[in-house]
Amino acid sequence: MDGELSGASEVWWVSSQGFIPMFRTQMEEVSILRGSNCRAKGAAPGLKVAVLGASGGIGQPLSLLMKMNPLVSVLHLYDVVNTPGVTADISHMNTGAVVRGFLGQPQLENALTGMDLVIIPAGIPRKPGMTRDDLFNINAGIVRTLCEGIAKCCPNAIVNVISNPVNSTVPIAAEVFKKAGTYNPKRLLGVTTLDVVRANTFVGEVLGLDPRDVNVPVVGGHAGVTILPLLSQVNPPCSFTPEEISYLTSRIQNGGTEVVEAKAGAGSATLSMAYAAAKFADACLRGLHGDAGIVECSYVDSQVTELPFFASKVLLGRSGIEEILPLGPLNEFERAGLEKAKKELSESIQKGVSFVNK
Ligand SMILES: NC(=O)C1=CN([C@@H]2O[C@H](COP(=O)(O)OP(=O)(O)OC[C@H]3O[C@@H](n4cnc5c(N)ncnc54)[C@H](O)[C@@H]3O)[C@@H](O)[C@H]2O)C=CC1
Ligand SMILES: O=C([O-])CC(=O)C(=O)O
Repeated sequence: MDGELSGASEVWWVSSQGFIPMFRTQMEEVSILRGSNCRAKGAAPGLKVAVLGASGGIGQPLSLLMKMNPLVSVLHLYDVVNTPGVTADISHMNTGAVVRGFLGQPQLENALTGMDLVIIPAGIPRKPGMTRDDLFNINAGIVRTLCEGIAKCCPNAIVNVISNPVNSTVPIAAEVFKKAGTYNPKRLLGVTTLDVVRANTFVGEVLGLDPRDVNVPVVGGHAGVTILPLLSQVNPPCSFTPEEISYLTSRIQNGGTEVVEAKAGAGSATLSMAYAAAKFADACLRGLHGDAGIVECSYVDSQVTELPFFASKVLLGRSGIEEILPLGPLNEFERAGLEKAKKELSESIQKGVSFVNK
């Protein structure tokens, strides 16, 4: 019974002024029911996670999935709108994590203080006809502000950047951290897991395999031709016809646009993205927790190519990225794809770097 109260009691005394009346009322009611003898419990040992943009299409289901993660003891939900409702709702789930909500810029620092992992799905999504780069003008500023807060309040946290265009927002985050003197390339990761999730699904369909048994490395970046599935390195080993390679490459590269068009103006991928982001966050948390052998693709500060940022397989551990794995042998089709990807990536990276240093 005490456990059921812990989420509400924590929110009641720690969180924003706006939440106090709501949770005090709940606590008073519970106190009356239990003869004024209820005790507030603190969080169990575990990891502290913040979701920035928690009220959005990705943020809400992602917050729900993080509340279900047994490694999470404290979950901070930050947004510029609607966090009281999302927090109240999610805090009723009878899982271990204590949930606290934070609303608006004045509460950003409280949202970030003490966090081990910060996940950023804040920012506007695409509408049909837009590229991810068309989101730059608005999302670049959002990511910069949030990263300034991270540099100040939790400089050692692992940061997972979801906001698009990822090819530029990760370099923006790096520049903000460099300016603040807190940059640790092992702790900044762009989330490209949805590309791998889609690749596993589509390859599974073509091969007639359960997608959970398929692993396709997807390297490069997270937009159009920068998304480079390495179909020659699929696990379990298999071969494809030229038509299958052309179909799969195009479908994986355009998976985001497929959803944007199907949603017809109502946004981009949110549910599959929340799943992918929760999967990636869980891998980061298991690494922090000391689990061995955790490998995921991610867009990171890298020396795998001559570009300063590149997505490839990384080994996760206690310090974040323990090792960036080499690309492995590419076939001729993939080598040509890599050249195209690098050209676009280079421009997107430069755009992000210039935005912070202009
Ligand atoms: N990395 C990836 O694979 C993917 C990335 N995305 C990107 O994720 C981002 C979010 O997408 P959705 O959740 O669908 O959008 P959404 O519009 O539903 O939600 C975005 C949330 O961010 C909040 N927000 C705006 N400014 C903020 C600020 N300064 N601080 C905190 N929160 C702020 C909004 O209030 C809103 O609740 C988009 O940029 C989208 O392109 C989407 C799918 C896949
Ligand atoms: O396509 C978009 O705009 C959202 C996204 O990044 C994806 O679904 O991969």
